[in-house]
Amino acid sequence: MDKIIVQGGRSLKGEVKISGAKNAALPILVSSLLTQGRNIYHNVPDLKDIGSIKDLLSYLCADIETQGNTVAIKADGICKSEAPYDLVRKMRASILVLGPLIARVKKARVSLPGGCAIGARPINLHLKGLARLGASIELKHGYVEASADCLKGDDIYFDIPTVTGTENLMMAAVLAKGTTILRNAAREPEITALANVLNKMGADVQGAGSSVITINGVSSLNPVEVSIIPDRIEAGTFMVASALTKGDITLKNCEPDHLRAVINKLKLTGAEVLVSGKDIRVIGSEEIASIDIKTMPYPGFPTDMQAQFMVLMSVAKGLSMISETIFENRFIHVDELKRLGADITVSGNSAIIKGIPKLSGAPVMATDLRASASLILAGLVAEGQTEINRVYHLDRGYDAIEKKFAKLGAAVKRIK
Ligand SMILES: CC(=O)N[C@H]1[C@@H](OP(=O)(O)OP(=O)(O)OC[C@H]2O[C@@H](n3ccc(=O)[nH]c3=O)[C@H](O)[C@@H]2O)O[C@H](CO)[C@@H](O)[C@@H]1O
Ligand SMILES: C=C(OP(=O)(O)O)C(=O)O
Repeated sequence: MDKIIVQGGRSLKGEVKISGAKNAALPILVSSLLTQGRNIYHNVPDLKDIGSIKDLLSYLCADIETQGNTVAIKADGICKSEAPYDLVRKMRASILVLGPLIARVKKARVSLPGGCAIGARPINLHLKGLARLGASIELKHGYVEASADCLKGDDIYFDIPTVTGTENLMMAAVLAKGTTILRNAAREPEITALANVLNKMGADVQGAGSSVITINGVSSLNPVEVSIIPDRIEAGTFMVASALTKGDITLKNCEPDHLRAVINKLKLTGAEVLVSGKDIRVIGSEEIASIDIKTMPYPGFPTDMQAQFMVLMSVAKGLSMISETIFENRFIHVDELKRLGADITVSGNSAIIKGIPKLSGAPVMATDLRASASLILAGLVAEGQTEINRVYHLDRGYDAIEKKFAKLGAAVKRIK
C-alpha cells in the first residue's frame, strides 16, 4: 500500500489551486439519477470517492464519460434498483442513491453505508424522513429495502441537522407530489450547491442554506451543465499548512464566504489572512497563539477541519481546548500525533493540547480522511522524517495532495 513520506522543517510558499468539493460533487453526480438526458459537470475532483460513486452509478446503468475534471452522466435507462455492499461499503455518500432511486424507479435496495470510522453514523433520520414521504422501509440482511408507488410531500423535522440526510430527502422530494418542508435542515454550502443544481434541472427548492427548506414537487427534471463549487475543507487544510510552517500561501479558486469560521479562528492564532475575490492569502506568524475550538454544524466551525487545527495547536504557545460535538469518535488522530511528541489529553469530547516548540518525525498510521491530512501537516513541522502509512482515506478526499504540497516547496513524496 502507498505511503507518504514527509521531511519536516520547510516554510511553504506559493500558489495552490483548490479543487472541486468532494462533498458537493458526490450528491450532485447522484442527482443525475433524477433526470432524462446528458448532464455535464465541470470541476469534478479526481478522487477515489468520485470513482466509487461513478462505479455505483454505472452499476445502475448510467452512461458515464470522464474527460479530465469534466464528467458527463446520462441516466435515462436505470436498469437496477440495488446498491450492493461491495460498492457501498467504501463510501458513506453511497447512501445518497436511496432517495433518488425511490423517486425515479419506485424502489431501492441499498446496503448500509461505510465511510470514515468517526462514530456510529446511523441513517435513522434519512429513513424516518423517507417514511414520512410515504416510502415503506425495512432493514433486512444489512440492506435498506424501500419502495413507494408515489412519494407525497410532508412536513419533516430532523432531530439533528444531517448533511447527507437533508440531501437525500431533497432529492426524494423534488419529484414527490405536493410540498415537502424540511425543518432543522443542514445549512452547509454543499446543500445550497445541490439545491441550485436541482433548481437548474427544473425543480422548485426554496430556502436551502437556511434551516427550513421548502420543496414543491414537479413531474420531471431536465439535464444540466454546471460546475462544482470549490472544496472548503481542502482550502482550510492548505490555510493551516501556511500558518503552521510560517509560510505564505495563496489559495486560488476558493470561496472565502464558505470559510468564515476557519478564517476567523486562523486569524486568532496570529496568522494574517487576506481575502481578495476568490483568492485567500495566508501569511504565518512567528508565534502561533493558542485558541479554543468547538465543532458545530455550518456556519459553525467544521468537524472536517478539527484534526488539522489540532496539529496547529500542538505547536502553539500555551494551552488550547478542542471540543468535538458532531461525531463521538473523531479523536483517532490523537494517538498518532502523540507519536510525534504532541502533548494532548482527551477527556470526553474535549482534547486539551499543550503546545510544544517542535514535533519529531515518526512512522504513523492514517486512520480516516481528515486525520490523514493532519498527519501530513504534522510531518511538515516535525524534525526529521514522518512516514504516513495506509493513505487510502487520503486518496478518498484530496486531489493530488502530495503534488500540491511539493509545488509549495514541501518535501513530500509518495512511495508506491
Ligand atoms: C459525504 C459528506 O457530505 N460527508 C460529510 C457529512 O457527513 P454525514 O452527512 O454523514 O454527517 P451528518 O451531518 O449526517 O452527521 C451529523 C450528526 O448526525 C448524526 N446522524 C446523522 C444522520 C442520521 O440519520 N442520524 C444521526 O444520528 C451523525 O451520527 C452525526 O453525529 O457531514 C459531516 C458533518 O459536517 C461531515 O463531517 C462529512 O464530511
Ligand atoms: C468524513 C468525511 O467523509 P465521509 O462522510 O465520506 O466519511 C470527510 O469528508 O471528512
